[in-house]
Amino acid sequence: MSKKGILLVNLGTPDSTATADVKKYLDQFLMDERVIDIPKLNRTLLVKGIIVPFRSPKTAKLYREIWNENGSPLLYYSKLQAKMLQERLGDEYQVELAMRYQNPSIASALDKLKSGLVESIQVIPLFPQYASASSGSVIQLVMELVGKWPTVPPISFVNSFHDNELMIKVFAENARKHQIDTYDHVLFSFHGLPERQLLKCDHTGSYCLKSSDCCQTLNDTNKFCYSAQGHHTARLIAAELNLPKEKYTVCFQSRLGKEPWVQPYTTDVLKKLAGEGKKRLLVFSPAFVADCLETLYEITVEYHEEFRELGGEHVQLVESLNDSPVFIEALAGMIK
Ligand SMILES: C=CC1=C(C)c2cc3[nH]c(cc4nc(cc5[nH]c(cc1n2)c(C)c5CCC(=O)O)C(CCC(=O)O)=C4C)c(C)c3C=C
Ligand SMILES: [Fe+2]
Ligand SMILES: [Fe+2]
Repeated sequence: MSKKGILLVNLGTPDSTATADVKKYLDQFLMDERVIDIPKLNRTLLVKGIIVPFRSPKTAKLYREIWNENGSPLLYYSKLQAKMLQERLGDEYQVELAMRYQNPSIASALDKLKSGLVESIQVIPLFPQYASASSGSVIQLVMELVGKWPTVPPISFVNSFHDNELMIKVFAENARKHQIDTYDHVLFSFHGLPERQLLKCDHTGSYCLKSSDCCQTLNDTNKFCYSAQGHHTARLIAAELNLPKEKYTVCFQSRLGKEPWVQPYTTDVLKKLAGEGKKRLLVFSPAFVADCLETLYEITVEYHEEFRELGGEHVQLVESLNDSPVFIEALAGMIK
């Protein structure tokens, strides 16, 4: 009996912490036309001429801080999630994991599904909120590759799962481990995105970023907006935890370059909260389904130190979904 193919895809990580591997990773990642969405010549000059040579040694050092006996946390948890999903779904399904950049590649995972003679493929980009630079890029590449097969099987894609009930419950449950009442404020710190990329999701051209609260509601015009979906995820987690509006802030981290990215920036929010005398912050990172460089280093180390220098005391990360069986149940529920 032929199986149904499931392809889980996360962002990707370098093969090792050697600068040469980080270079390869950043080069492939940042040369993606959906990630640095400027004309190819400018992108090539910027990425290959400036960002990759200067950033790789620094980024390699950061990866060395989070790499452990299991290697990259992002790859470790992604593999575990695929294994747990395979066990949960049983023999009727063939579950494969791929990374959009580096390894295991999408091409190699699709080859395994092809050799397994699967009768259909469902692709789940492991990004709760849709962004052209993340889910969009995964979907484009899978379509390009499968589109060349002699027989294109029935194929479907999960576009986003920002409001998945079980996922919301896992984030909330992970926060409860930290005695939420002992924190002065809660942050929902999402990976940032250039504003230009948000604007591209607004086909009317008259809604996105035209008012300061455009992302506070999710409607027909902004339903694919990464920021609006992120705000929605944050509202749902806050509701699950009975957090009043004034107790939390949605913000965006990891800005790269000088152009405006989605605001407010997490670093600015840290300054504001420290200025108000807040001492202890609990930080969610709900753009990711697994802990990675951005949570384990940027939030846990960098923001913690920054906040302390500003007079604060502690920044506590809420663990990501990682190996949560309830998150695996959430993935199983997305499968048709
Ligand atoms: C929500 C998913 C992600 C989006 C959207 C995204 C956009 C985006 N990212 C960069 C630049 C970098 N991101 C880096 C790391 C990184 N990014 C994501 C996810 C999204 N990125 C993850 C999960 C990670 C961590 C991977 C890991 O191995 O742990 C990095 C590398 C680290 C560094 O040098 O700072 C860069 C660079 C841009 C420009 C962008 C724009 C749309
Ligand atoms: Fe990123
Ligand atoms: Fe918006």
